[in-house]
Amino acid sequence: MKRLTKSLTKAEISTAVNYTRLEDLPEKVVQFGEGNFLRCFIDWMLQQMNNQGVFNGRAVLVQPIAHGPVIDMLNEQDGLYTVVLRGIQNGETVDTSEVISSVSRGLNPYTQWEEVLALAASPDLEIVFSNTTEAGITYLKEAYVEGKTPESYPAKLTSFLFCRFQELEGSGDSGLVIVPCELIEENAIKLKELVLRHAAEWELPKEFVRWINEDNHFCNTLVDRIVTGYPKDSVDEFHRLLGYEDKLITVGEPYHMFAVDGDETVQEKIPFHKAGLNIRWGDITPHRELKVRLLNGPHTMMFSVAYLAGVDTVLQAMEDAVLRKFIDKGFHELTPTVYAGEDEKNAFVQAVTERFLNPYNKHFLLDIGLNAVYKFKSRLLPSVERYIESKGTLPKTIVFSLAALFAFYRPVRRDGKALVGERDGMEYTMRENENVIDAIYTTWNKFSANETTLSQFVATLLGDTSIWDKDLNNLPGLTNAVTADLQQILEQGMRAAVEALVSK
Ligand SMILES: NC(=O)c1ccc[n+]([C@@H]2O[C@H](COP(=O)([O-])OP(=O)(O)OC[C@H]3O[C@@H](n4cnc5c(N)ncnc54)[C@H](O)[C@@H]3O)[C@@H](O)[C@H]2O)c1
Ligand SMILES: O=P(O)(O)OC[C@@H](O)[C@@H](O)[C@H](O)[C@H](O)CO
Repeated sequence: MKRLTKSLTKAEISTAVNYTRLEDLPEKVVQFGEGNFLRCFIDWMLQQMNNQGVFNGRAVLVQPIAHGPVIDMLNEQDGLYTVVLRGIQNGETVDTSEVISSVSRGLNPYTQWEEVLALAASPDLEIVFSNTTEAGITYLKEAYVEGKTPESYPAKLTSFLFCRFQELEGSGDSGLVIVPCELIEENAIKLKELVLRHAAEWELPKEFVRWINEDNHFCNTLVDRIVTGYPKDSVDEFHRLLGYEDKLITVGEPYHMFAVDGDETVQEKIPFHKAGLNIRWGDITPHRELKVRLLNGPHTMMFSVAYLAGVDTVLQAMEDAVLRKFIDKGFHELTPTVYAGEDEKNAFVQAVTERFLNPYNKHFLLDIGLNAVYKFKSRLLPSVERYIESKGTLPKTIVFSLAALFAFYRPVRRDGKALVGERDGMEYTMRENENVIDAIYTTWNKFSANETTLSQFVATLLGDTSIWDKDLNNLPGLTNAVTADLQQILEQGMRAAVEALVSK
């Protein structure tokens, strides 16, 4: 079977695959991040705009960290790859495949920094997108050495922008539209702060700082599309359907929503709306509130409970009678804690429930569980606090999921930076920030060695201010409730414990 490249003719591709061949369009976009999500979201959107002739530009993908297999595979395929969107939309089954031809090439900044800087100096360039995970927009102290690749994403962007400023400032429209897609609050404000911090520390000219502030547009965003990525367990089937081999197939759901706080200049430069995409221009706060609390929150709530109860995917959890009751109870507790109108919240929950029931996409719980302690803190803890404040009691289902999280994080051993747990004799890996891994490993070991009671174990973890930024033992009743739930999970197993919870 032939590999997807430019030399593959349309006749060699299945007629079920959409393929608009775009060549020679200018490189208007640099994208820091070559991961599944951006390829299935931003680059797919560029393709939709190009298909309709309202954008006319391609993206260059720059890998933000030193290692990663995607850039080489992308260049081997001449920038081409397939996006498969599968699910139910408005009651109809959607199952589409499209070759994305809006990516011109990939660059590894650790071996091709000069080429990255040449792109910075290109008058064609207009937009910067990024998704470097929650870990990417962070400060790392480092020196500016001309010609040397900076380490962090904000430092790379500062160098990139400084190069552009030196080459093009004063020659017309040199500023860029900068659109970070990382799922952190005020992503663009944080990124800009870090760029300005590096500019100050590197003693870059004041005129550069003025240019950053006045000529560039940093836009806060919120992204929404469930992307399950490369279909590793059914790739042969996909290749048969497509008619070619593609090492970068990316699977996602048909639903998408992109909230961007961009003014008219931005809207003109990236006219998503003209291609009929689901774009919400303006303040992103209300979209963030709904999405983080009522989509990401339930994901984080369900993953540990459902995984330890014996299922592997979101769909399996939704189709399991007991787990479904748990998930529905979770929505019931979360909804009143969300700042939005009742009708809007109910419609959102109904839509998310349908998306979780997507029969086509295998969304693995273990993938959702990456960095889950941090996610509990940002996605669920605010709801626990708001619930206590308004109702004067604990939200029992969310609290149970915190106990389940601790149970999930029980290690059988440590493997470098990760912990290894066990479900039914099979090992699974837990990945988290190092301080969380250290804290959990030490605390579980002390409990297993009978040096602490379960209640002391829970109190130690809830009291770790390096994780939570506060002592959670101060939330009335939380320590006892988590201890009781964890006791039940350890004694009876997750399935019996969750069954007892939902039948109350
Ligand atoms: N998959 C989804 O459904 C989905 C939906 C919305 C948002 N997201 C967000 O997108 C992010 C990426 O998801 P993905 O599915 O593309 O994952 P992925 O593993 O395919 O890609 C991860 C990307 O992040 C980069 N990266 C990893 N660690 C980094 C670091 N420390 N500094 C800078 N860059 C780093 C990698 O180089 C790669 O470009 C996730 O953090 C998630 O929050 C994912
Ligand atoms: O991608 P993560 O790891 O931040 O979170 C897991 C899921 O909640 C997330 O990917 C959602 O599916 C996505 O945010 C939907 O837009």
